[in-house]
Amino acid sequence: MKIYTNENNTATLKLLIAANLAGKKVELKNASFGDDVFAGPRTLPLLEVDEELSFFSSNAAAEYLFPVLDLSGNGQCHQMQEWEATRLQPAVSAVLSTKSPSSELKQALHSNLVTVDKLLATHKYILGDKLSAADISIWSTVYPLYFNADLKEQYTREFTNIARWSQELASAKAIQDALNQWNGSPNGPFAPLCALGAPQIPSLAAAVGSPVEEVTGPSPEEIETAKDNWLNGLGRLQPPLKQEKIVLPVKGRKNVLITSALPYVNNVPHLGNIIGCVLSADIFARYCRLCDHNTLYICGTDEYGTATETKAIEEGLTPKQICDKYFEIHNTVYRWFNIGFDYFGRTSTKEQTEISQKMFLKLRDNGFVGSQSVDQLLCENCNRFLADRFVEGTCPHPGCQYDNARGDQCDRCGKLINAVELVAPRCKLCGHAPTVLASEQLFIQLDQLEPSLRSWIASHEGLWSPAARAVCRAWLREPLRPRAVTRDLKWGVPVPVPGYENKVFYVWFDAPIGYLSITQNATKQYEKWWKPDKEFDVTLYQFMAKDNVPFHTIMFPATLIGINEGHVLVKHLFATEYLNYEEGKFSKSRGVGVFGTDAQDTGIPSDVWRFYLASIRPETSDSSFSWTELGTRNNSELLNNLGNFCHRSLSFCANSFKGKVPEIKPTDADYELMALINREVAAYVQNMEKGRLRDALKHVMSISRLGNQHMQSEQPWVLLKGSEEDRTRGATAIGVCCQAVALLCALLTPYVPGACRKLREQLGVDAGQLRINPLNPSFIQYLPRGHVIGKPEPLFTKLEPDMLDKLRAKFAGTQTERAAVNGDAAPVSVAQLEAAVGDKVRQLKASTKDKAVWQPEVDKLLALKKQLAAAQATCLNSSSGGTVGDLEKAVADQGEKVRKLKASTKDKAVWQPEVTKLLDLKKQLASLQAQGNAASAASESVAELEKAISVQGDKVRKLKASTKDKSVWQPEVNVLLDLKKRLAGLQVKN
Ligand SMILES: Nc1ncnc2c1ncn2[C@@H]1O[C@H](COP(=O)(O)OC(=O)[C@@H](N)CCS)[C@@H](O)[C@H]1O
Repeated sequence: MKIYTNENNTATLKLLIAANLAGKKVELKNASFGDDVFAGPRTLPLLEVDEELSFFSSNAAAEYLFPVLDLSGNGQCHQMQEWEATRLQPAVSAVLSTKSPSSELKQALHSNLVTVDKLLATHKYILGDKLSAADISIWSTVYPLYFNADLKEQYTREFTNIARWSQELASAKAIQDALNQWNGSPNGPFAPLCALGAPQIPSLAAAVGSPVEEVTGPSPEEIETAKDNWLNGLGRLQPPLKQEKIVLPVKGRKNVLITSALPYVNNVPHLGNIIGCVLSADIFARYCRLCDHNTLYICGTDEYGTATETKAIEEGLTPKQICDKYFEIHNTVYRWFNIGFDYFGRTSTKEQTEISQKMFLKLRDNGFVGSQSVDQLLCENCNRFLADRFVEGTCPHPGCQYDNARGDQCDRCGKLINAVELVAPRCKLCGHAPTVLASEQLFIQLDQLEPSLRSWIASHEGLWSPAARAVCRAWLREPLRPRAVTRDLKWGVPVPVPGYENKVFYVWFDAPIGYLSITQNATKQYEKWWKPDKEFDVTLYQFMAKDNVPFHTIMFPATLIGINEGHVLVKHLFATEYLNYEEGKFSKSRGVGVFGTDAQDTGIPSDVWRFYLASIRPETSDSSFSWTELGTRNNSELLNNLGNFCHRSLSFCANSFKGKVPEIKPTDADYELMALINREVAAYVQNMEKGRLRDALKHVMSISRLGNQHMQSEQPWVLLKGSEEDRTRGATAIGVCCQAVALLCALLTPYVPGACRKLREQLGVDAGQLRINPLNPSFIQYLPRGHVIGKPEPLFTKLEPDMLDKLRAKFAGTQTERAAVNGDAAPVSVAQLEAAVGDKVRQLKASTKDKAVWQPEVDKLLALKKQLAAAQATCLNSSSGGTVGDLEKAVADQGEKVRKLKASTKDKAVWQPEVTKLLDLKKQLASLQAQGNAASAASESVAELEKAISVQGDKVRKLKASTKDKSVWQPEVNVLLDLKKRLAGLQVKN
């Protein structure tokens, strides 16, 4: 037998001790990931028994080496080992591998040691008076703590029971021999935990907690039900739905309409946006499809309003150009994240204008619109009314008077501000003092709609998430007042009322109308979803974070109630709290945090991001993204728990049964296991139905844990070498585990669709075979008798702490600061620089008068501005980086690359970034050609343009015929439209 290890791996110590206690000889071999020993997950230590049998879970390996170490006979030892592997070990590892561990990390470890110490206060060993595998596992794991001088002293003093037990074990011969082998390995003496094979680190939350949870066994009724469902459950699934591109409501089915908040195009979406809306809605939509509900999932970009205008000014583009640019970026990011919208649209469409205007006029005709004069700030220099975020000045609140307060809120005292009350206001764009000017605006009369709205809320809020209820209740603490729904802006839906021609709707009036107009872009019959006939059971689910709640529970429902045309109102509003970034906050406008494109650049698969974001979804309070925890969740949950179980089960089936799922002859113990699994499946469904996606995920992972425990306690590798009866039991164990893998594959599809697709291939089933019955959720036989599986492959790989440290450093600061450091200065604007560094400077100046403190930041700002000016000059000189000829060649080369990639793989995630590059190049080319054309416009003839239009029209037709992917042909359509415009212009001139 061989143990493959890397240096300082305490899990290897476990194996050596177990082997010594059992008197078994093992050979210790050094390994690295370049070696050819990893048939399963790439994790160390790896115990190789023979060609067919290897263990990559150290506890499983230790138990194989010395099976009698589980003396408890009641599974306690397994539970304790599970706790050691998923809670204690990660906490130890996190503290030892972090230079200056946070108090949260230390606290997590401390609580775990308290637990161990308490157990040892009443018993000689962890589980009683006899040594067990739990002692070996825990001892090996806490051992390195005593190599750290500070920790050793503290822990010896504080945990006297651990100290006593630890010394006693250390003096045992088997352990001393193991230590000699371990320390004497060619890697030399012990150093702090190293990355490679150090076992896994689960969540910090998981690192704290009681190791042995009391689980009551299943009742006779639960066992009966489990048996019945196991035998008959498959036949009770609903017939599968027909797969259509855009489904319409169907009679006799649950019709589920799902919307995700529509992200602004003011930047690339960050991880907070992603879990706050699109990903949560996607997980839920995939769950609904798993349940065979007729499901439509709609989303798109929210393109109007000051967020877009601000970004346009920052980037020196028009709002329309910003929308086009960021729509593509959002689209690409969401595709990479595997967000399966039924349709992803945008709000700057003619449908949006038509529906918004129509709805508004109906609201007005029904008597719920009034007008009022509002004081506003006008910058005469820029010739525009200033939205709140375009003004700053001195805070009007007595005692504060901070001179850099924003138009909506003061950063120093935190109070809300009405922009016209700012003392000495100045335009943020040009610095001029604006004047106050009265302007007439239209208001929705929320006060009149209030009684109906309150009674609707009272009958629905019970189905909303806690954050949704809390925000809505806070709004209803005071009587509702009329709210302005128009603005003096240019970029938005025009107000269709005489006298208001120069105004647009407030973005929050028309954003939720975007759900309807985007559906209309998907299907002309959109009203079947949004104004359903009574006989169709349509339920609307909406996903967003807490800041969006007032608009979805007050403003929009009030609008629909006022219109009174039978629109469907939200039934389940699943709002989250906020996701924060490490110690701070995500910010799209300031560019702080990890953004969708960054996630893509890390090389970490999108499924890992999805899984991690779902597992920290801020459901009950704000939560934080942490790089360490990302590694922890991947390594402990995906790799060690789930990956381990799936790979072991399928490998046994492949190696010992030639891939044919063995016949299952369930015993009472098997039905008990099924009943326990059924509890988890039921809890999964219950949580999903309430929009508690994070909690639902926990229950799936518990199924995998139960599977691992089952494998451990059944020990099929022993049974398969035993009597006929033993072999039948061994075969049953493998069969049950393979069926459990199929169940896991079904339940996890909403979270990790990519990995589940691979797992389905390994299982040899298609998605349609893995559905669930939400009315009777249970473990059923997904794999038919005699089914042959495919080739087992590891699903996940380990994330190394080193790599995560590098990523943490790489994504520190703001996007602007990062761009400056990386020398990617082109997209950086003065406004962005000011946002990044200026805020910091202002904060520092406000907090101290000490110039020595803030001067370095000011210097940094100046340096960055210089860099910017230089970069801009370079851009101008190089005229978009090349001639038309250069760009044409680049487009041709890139096109070739894309064609080759597409031919080599169907995996869109592989070729999509290259397609995006190609589109970008084409855009640059089109713009350069347009510049050239503009320059030669004088010499341009109608005939030439007509010819160009005909050639371009042909190109568009061919492209449209070859693909439905709008992102491919849209740039060419834009070129065509541009040509047509020029022709029209020329014809008018002539
Ligand atoms: N830090 C955050 N954590 C979770 N969810 C967040 C966070 N910050 C924002 N959000 C949610 O993301 C979406 C999109 O936000 P965005 O600002 O791009 O757009 C809007 O809020 C509106 N365009 C929505 C119109 S329907 C949103 O749900 C935020 O709540």
